[in-house]
Amino acid sequence: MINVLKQFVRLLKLCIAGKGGKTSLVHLAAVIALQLAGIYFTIRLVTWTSAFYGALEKVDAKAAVWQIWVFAGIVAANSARSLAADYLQKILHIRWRKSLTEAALGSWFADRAYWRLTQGDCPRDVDNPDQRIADDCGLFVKGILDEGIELITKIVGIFSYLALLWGLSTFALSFSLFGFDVSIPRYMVWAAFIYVALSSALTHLLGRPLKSLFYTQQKREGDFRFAMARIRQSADEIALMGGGDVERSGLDRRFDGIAQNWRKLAGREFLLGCFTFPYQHTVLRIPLFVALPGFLAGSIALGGLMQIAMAFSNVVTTLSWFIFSYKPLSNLVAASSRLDGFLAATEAVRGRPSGIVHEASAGGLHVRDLKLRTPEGRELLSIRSLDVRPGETAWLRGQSGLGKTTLLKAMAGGWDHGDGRIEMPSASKLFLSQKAYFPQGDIFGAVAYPASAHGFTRQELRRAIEAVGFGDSDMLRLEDAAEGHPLVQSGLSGGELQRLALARALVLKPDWLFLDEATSALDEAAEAELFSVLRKHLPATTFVVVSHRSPKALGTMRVIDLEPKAEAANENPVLQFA
Ligand SMILES: Nc1ncnc2c1ncn2[C@@H]1O[C@H](COP(=O)(O)OP(=O)(O)OP(=O)(O)O)[C@@H](O)[C@H]1O
Repeated sequence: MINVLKQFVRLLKLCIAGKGGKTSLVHLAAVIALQLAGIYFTIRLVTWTSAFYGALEKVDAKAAVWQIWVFAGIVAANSARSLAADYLQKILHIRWRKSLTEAALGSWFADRAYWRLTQGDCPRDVDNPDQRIADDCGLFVKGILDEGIELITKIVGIFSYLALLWGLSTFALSFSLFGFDVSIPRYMVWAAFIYVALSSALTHLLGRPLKSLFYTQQKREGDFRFAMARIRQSADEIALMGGGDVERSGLDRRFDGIAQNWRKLAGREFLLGCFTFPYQHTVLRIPLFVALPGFLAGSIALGGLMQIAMAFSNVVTTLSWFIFSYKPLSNLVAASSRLDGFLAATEAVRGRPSGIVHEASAGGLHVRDLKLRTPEGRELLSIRSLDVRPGETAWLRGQSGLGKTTLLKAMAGGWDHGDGRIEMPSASKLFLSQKAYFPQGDIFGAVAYPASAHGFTRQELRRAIEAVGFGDSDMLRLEDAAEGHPLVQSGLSGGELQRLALARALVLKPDWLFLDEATSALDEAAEAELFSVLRKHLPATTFVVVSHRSPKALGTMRVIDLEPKAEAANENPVLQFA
């Protein structure tokens, strides 16, 4: 319970930490004030009930008609209050959701946590960050506003309603037990407390598993959606391998998991409903039965009986907030624990201690006593000393699975597993990998990425695209590619995608260019042509190339053989001239 409250506080702080956070507190106060005003109208209706039934009892038509007008006035004012509160709460909802979403996105992107979380050793189970940010932020804000405001109004309301009931139920319940005369003064008040306490205990007993069932439901829904998104992204590969059936049965299995948990959820909600449903429907009638002894004993008149019954049901429904809200509360707790867990994981992955020390160097790239490991601790590369000077071209080669990509990740600051020291040049750098990534958007945005296309003229971007081998007819095809168009997704061949990615180097002109199998889909002649274009346009750029094939046409090149523990080989690099 304490943990849940701490989670709420942490997330609420993020809701009000954003821009306009202080104003949103004023906004919240206005919503609460409007909701509290509802208590006045409820109490006003209780006194109206007494006046109306009193008029009926006396068969006073004029007074009864007047009371109907009073009733219409109360309802109109209360409706206006309720609508205004609802509207303001919705505006507050989107404001808080925006702040929370910004905080979650900030935490996901800070220090590239989105990348670190995928490096195989998440400190905690962080499935589907996308779902946590898109859905759980909204669920949390809706839940905390709905339930929080209701709780505040209930707390204030309970004192008002209790005072009313206390004042009305002046009569005692008298009976004899084992020959003793027992008299319970103001028994209606005590009856309300006992009634609700027993009912709340039973609700909690029946509804306890709901929180974890909601948590699992959200996780399985997210997994299912993600699995389908992956099929969409890898449609070509799946179709070529004939993997449709396997994928389909995988999706069926995932959906079965959703249905299975849903059935458990429905069963548990049914069980809870067996108690809460009749409870909700009897809560307005029970007070009449409880007050009946007072009426039958002649302590109160009919108007008084109706008034006291209404006051009692107000006390009971207010005290029953926990019972009526059990399901949305479980949902809120599940959403907040998923969101809080995600934020904690992004923080943990950022602050994770690493044996690899990163420093900026004014000149070249220097690696000293570097030992790379997998997250499970398996030893990969071991490099005692590796230096690349500005302006030279270095080809890093080694057997498959040795850790060459991991070495580049470590150089880029995205691999924490290992020990040693990496001094990276502070000059501009661009890393291009085998699998070219293109953001959604047009071809010019794709070629300028990660810079903005607005920073370059169309001519510059078009020249870069042409330089990597695209002709006029291709240009038309490429320029056609708009957001979500399949051309950028799968219409281009693997080699074309790699060439397009390399056009970025011509646009961005980095001082250091790291290529990790970035031309693996091209034939040797096309690769050599592309490298000669790169060299011509980027004469001063330092190339660090990881590939299995000798990169041709890059000029004088130093070959650095990487071997599992061959530290000596790295110290005596072979010189090769192309
Ligand atoms: N996130 C990860 N979690 C666990 N193991 C990983 C992770 N990333 C890489 N590895 C492991 O580290 C080893 C080295 O991988 P890496 O991709 O660096 O090799 P490589 O030398 O580039 O191989 P190739 O030449 O085949 O591309 C592999 O056995 C791989 O399974």
